[in-house]
Amino acid sequence: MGLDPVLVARLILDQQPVATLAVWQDGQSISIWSDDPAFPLCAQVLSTGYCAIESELDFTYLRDEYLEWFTAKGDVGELSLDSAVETRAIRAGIPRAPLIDIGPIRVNRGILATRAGAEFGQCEAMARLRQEHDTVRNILQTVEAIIVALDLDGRITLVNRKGCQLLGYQEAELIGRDWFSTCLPHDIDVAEIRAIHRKILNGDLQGSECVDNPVRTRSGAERLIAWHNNSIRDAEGRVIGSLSAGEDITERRRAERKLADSETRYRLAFQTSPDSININRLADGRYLDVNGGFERLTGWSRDEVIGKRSRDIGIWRDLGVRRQLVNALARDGYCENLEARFVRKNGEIATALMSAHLIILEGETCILSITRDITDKKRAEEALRDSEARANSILRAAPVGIGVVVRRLFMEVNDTLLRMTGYRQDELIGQSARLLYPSDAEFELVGHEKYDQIRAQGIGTVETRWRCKDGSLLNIILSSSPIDPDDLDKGVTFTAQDITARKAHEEQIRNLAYFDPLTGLPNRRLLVDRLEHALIASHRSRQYGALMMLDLDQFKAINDTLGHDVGDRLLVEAARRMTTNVREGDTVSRLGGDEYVVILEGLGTDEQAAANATEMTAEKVRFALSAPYALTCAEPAHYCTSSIGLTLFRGYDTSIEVLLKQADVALYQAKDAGRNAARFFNPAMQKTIESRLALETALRQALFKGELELFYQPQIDQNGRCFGAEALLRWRRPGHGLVAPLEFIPLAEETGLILPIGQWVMDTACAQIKAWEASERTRFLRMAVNVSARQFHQPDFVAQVQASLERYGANPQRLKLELTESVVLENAEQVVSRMNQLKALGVGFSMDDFGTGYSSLSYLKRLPLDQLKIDKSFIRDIATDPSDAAIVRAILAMSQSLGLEVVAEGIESEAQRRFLCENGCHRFQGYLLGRPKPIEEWETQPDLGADADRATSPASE
Ligand SMILES: Nc1nc2c(ncn2[C@@H]2O[C@H](COP(=O)(O)O[C@H]3[C@@H](O)[C@H](n4cnc5c(=O)[nH]c(N)nc54)O[C@@H]3COP(=O)(O)O)[C@@H](O)[C@H]2O)c(=O)[nH]1
Repeated sequence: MGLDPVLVARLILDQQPVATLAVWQDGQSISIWSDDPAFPLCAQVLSTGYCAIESELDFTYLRDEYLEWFTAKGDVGELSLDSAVETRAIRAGIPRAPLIDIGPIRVNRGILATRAGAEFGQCEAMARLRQEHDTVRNILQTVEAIIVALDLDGRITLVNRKGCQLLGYQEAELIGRDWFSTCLPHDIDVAEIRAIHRKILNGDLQGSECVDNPVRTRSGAERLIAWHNNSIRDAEGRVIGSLSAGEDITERRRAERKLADSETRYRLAFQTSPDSININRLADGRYLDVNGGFERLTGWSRDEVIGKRSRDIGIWRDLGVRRQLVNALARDGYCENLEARFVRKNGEIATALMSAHLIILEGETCILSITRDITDKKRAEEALRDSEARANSILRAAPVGIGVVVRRLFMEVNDTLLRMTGYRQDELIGQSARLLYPSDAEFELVGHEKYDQIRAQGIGTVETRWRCKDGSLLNIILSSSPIDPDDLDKGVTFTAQDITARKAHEEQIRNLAYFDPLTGLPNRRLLVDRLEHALIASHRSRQYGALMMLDLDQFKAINDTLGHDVGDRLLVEAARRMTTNVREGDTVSRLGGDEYVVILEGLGTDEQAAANATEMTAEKVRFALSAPYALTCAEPAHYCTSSIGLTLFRGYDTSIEVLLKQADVALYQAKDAGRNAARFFNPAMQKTIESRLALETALRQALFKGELELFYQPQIDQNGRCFGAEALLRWRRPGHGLVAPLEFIPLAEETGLILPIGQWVMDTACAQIKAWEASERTRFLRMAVNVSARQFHQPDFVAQVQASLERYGANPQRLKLELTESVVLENAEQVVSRMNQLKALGVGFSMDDFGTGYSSLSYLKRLPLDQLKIDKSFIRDIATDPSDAAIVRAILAMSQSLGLEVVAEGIESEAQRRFLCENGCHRFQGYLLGRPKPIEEWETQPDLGADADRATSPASE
């Protein structure tokens, strides 16, 4: 129609100017026209419904830029309703050339209207679509969800701002890329995700269903997304892709997991807590939950208590404590470390420490109680307290001082220590231990010694002295042990034992052991000790020393006649005189009885000068001792001379033993010289000493070597019949032949060897008695056994004899013990008692060597004797010496009056035997009738002349 371009503008009533909806030019729709054209004709069209300007429009509307742009020459406008009916549209054709004929245009204005209407509708639709698209896009960009659209192959067709933000890409970078390879984690099973995608496309996955899948961001981080998915269809309903809206739930999941973990932990803590945990509702106190700890503490199971109140199960022992808890909760909302006692289900009482807090659970106020069972701990504490109390009472009552010292300061001391030292507690605690020591030196010494021992052995024990508060000294044994062996600075505990009394006692014992209690002089033991030192000193100095052995000549007589007290006074005074007449360094000792030994030292290196000095001293002492003694008040002075044996020594060439023997030998020389004299030991005496020493050594071994034998000498009656035998000891000493007893018995008595020897004799004799029992020829024989004084006076002598008899099964009736007068003179009471005990066993007694001693009738009468044996010294000259004959007759008469059997020994001649027979003695022993012989000879002896009555006693003769 020559109307080109054409504009369609929309007229909205009451809105100026009109809005251009579409523009066509050269048959094409152009979209540049966005603003309202200042279309001057619109007003006319709006008012008249039509307008037409054929030409010179550009002159009419000069400087209108739109018209200029269109190069418009004319204008045709018509008002028309669009398809929306309500909307008015102005359609304007703008001819570029003047319209020649406006008629056809008017004719075709219907066509124009229709055409413009259609265009106008399309324009509207397009505008609406664009608007919708923009709206959707805006929504997609502004929603907080991740929106992703994929095509059928999984290529990204849409991704919103949130999606780009999450994935770290620009939209343009993502569009068209494969979702699965671009945005999924490397380790994910892509096939699985693709399968999900297929399900979405197939409509198998509803949009309401949520699928959690991870995505990988550009930086490689992994995020978890909760996807809601749907398929996208085109206008024909064909599925063309998928649309997924996702929410980043990474943090939420993490938080959820954290919460779950935390819940698990708390639940676990609740369940496994060793403490009792219970939750009660505040409103009614009912148990809502309890854990295993509660079950263990109370004995009630969870099922038994849930829904119940504590009072229902009577759990509180002290309601006062419960009240305390309730008050604290009401006041503070919590209560901590409340000690309470609970009654267990079985009735036992448990002690516990309880903490409770108010908490809100599901909107309700509850009490959370955590209770620790401290029953065992309490018991242990009580036990510890008891034990401490006991320990304290022990410490208090301990008879030793006990204390703790830290860094040498007293930290604790017990009562005993206070009693011991006289200090009060407050005077010692915190004070240095030095307070108790007599000197710094002793304090330091003890400290060093003690700590050295502690370091080496873990405990230190030292003997020391403490000075008490009153100044007196205590002897102490201090034992210390560290509180912590690895750290001595933590101090030591110590015990202090007061050994003062023990020390004094030891001193006393030492005195007794080393000093003669009567005179206070060193005894034999100390003498030997001093002599050892003297020999060493002499060896060093090469100076001579001397040993002086003294005997008081009249002592025995004074002692016997005036009594022991006077005798003792004599001994004490003699000791004093000796001490005052030797030099200070010399030793005066008493060996026993009236025997003294003096050691003189430092006598110079010249032997003769030493001998002279010794002799001078000896004479001085002898002179002093011979001065009168005022022993009793009443009686006149007594006199007592002394005999002195002297010997020199230098070094220890000569042994102590030999030196004493030398002095002893010299002493006997002095006595032999008529007493009241001093004699030096000379070399000629040495031989005797040596042989004596050799004898002693050999005798010690003789018993063990089996060198001792018993010979048996027959005892014969007046008819020549043997009624018994005397056992006589012989020593078959190698190189010396058969040694007679007189050669070794005195030495054996002196050395004590007589005891084992005597025991051996007794055993051998008893064995022989038993052996004789086996034969008719010997079973009646009585065995006489010699017993020495030392042997008899052993306290267990009776038991020894009895044991020997029993050991061999010997008949006690066949045993006769021969005692000498010296045996029975000493301690007569005890002798009689002992003899009676043996008599009770059946053992007989013979008084040997009768006539040589006191032979007092009075004691003879008291002794339970069976026999007297007249000493051979009276027999020897009996036939020629009238006095011997008289003595023998007297003995025979006396024994007859006492009813005692008499045996005469030493019968060597028929004259002697005859004399004895004529004077009433019918039992004999002597060489005439048979010498002592070994048992073998007894056994081969053809005839002992045995008959039944040979064993009869004298009473029956
Ligand atoms: N404690 C012990 N002392 C014992 C023991 N054995 C002996 N002795 C004592 O030794 C003393 C000497 O004994 P011994 O040398 O055996 O002399 C005895 C006889 O052999 C001797 N005797 C006997 N008959 C005669 C004789 O006719 N002439 C003579 N010259 N001597 C004779 O007399 C001794 C017996 O004496 P006694 O004991 O007094 O009966 C001896 O005295 C015993 O004390 C022993 O085991 N233990």
